[in-house]
Parts: sequence; C-alpha cells; structure tokens
Amino acid sequence: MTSSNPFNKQPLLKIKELRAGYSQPVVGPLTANINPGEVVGFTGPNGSGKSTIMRVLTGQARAFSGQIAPAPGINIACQAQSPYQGGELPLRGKELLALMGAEPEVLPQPLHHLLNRRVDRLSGGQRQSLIVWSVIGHSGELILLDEPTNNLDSQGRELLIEGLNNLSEHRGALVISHDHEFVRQVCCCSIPISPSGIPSSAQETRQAA
Ligand SMILES: Nc1ncnc2c1ncn2[C@@H]1O[C@H](COP(=O)(O)OP(=O)(O)OP(=O)(O)O)[C@@H](O)[C@H]1O
Repeated sequence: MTSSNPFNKQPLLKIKELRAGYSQPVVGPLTANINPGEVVGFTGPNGSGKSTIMRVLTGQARAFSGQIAPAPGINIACQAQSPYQGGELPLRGKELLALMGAEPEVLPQPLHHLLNRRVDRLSGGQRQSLIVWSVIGHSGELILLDEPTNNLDSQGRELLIEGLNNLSEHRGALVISHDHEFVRQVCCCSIPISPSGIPSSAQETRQAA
C-alpha cells in the first residue's frame, strides 16, 4: 500500500493472501492493509466477493487460506449491505443510535428529524442514513461499510462524504461501493476485488480529491 500511516501504528486490519468463501472459496487471493487514518475502497463487479471478505470478519463466511487479522483489542463497527429486512422494529432513531453506543449528535443536523421517528416507518434512504451514521458513531476503530450510499439522496451522500473525510485519525474504514465517484472522494485507495483464482493484490492508489 502506498498511502502512509501517519502515526506509524500497526494496521487496523491486515489481509494477506486471503482466499475466502462458503463451502468453497469464492474470492482471493487478496492482500491489503487498512491503517489508522485511512478509508480503503473495495470495488468490483457483482458477485466478485467484496462482501464475502467483510463477512469473514463477522463470522458469516470463512477463510480457506491466508490471513485476515484485525489489530488486537480493537472494536469493529459494521454496516451490512441489507441490514434490515422488514418487519416490526419499534425503535426510534435515537434508540437505534444508543444501541450502537452512538450519541445523537453524530447525526448531521439535516438528519436530526430522524431521531424521533420509528425506524420501521422510515423510507429506505432515511433508514440507510440512520444505520450508516449509527455505525460511524460507534466507538469501533475499524468501520466496515457495505454499499453505504445505497438509497441515499444527494444530500445524504454529501453528508456521508464529509463524515468519512473527517474521521478521527485513530480510526479507519473499509468501504465497499459501486459508486466510483463516492470511492474517489472518500478513499485513499481502491482495491479491485476479483473472484477466486484471480489475484487482486495490486492496490490501485488514488488520492482523495
Ligand atoms: N451464503 C452464501 N453461500 C454460498 N455462496 C454465497 C453466499 N453468499 C454469497 N455467495 C456467493 O459468493 C460470491 C460472492 O458474493 P459477494 O456477496 O461477496 O459478492 P459482492 O462482490 O459483494 O457482490 P455485489 O456487488 O453484488 O454486492 C457470489 O458468487 C455469491 O453467489
């Protein structure tokens, strides 16, 4: 990785020659690091295995070979691609934030009207905003976001870009996205993910705008 680690600390996440999947590998080998202060993007076509790599960290997929290792002792905050599948969820926005250990103030001012709304009665984009900001507001040093701009309008997307550009320097994020302009604006580098058998260790480095 060519981007520098400003604090010379160990990576928040080390991935080395990882092959990951379910009953068989579907992605890798992949080598990458996420350092404090960095937002790293994973890009690639549908089914290339981006979410699978994230799912190894949440126990929903497995590593067949290689390594994926968060730094010892860190906390991880994760937003899955489809975190809410419908049904009754009688929580208000502020209660969802509290469950994630996030203060209401983490929500940008234009979204404060969501704090007293029931989560299960929000629109798709409103719910996505709340969930993404609850993950950013969590105390975890490593943030995992899977398609965070899904359903967001231009204001929600701009607020998220600003939030990720202002993460504190001891935190880092892995962002999976098909939104190339978003990746360009928030990520220090983007890594093209390839299905199993095609190495994707070369990290494409792009400076954030
Ligand atoms: N639970 C599962 N069991 C078996 N195979 C799975 C499972 N979940 C996903 N897959 C397969 O693993 C491969 C990679 O899926 P993954 O969700 O990681 O792709 P992705 O790059 O995140 O795709 P997208 O851009 O569409 O979100 C796909 O072929 C998919 O069908």
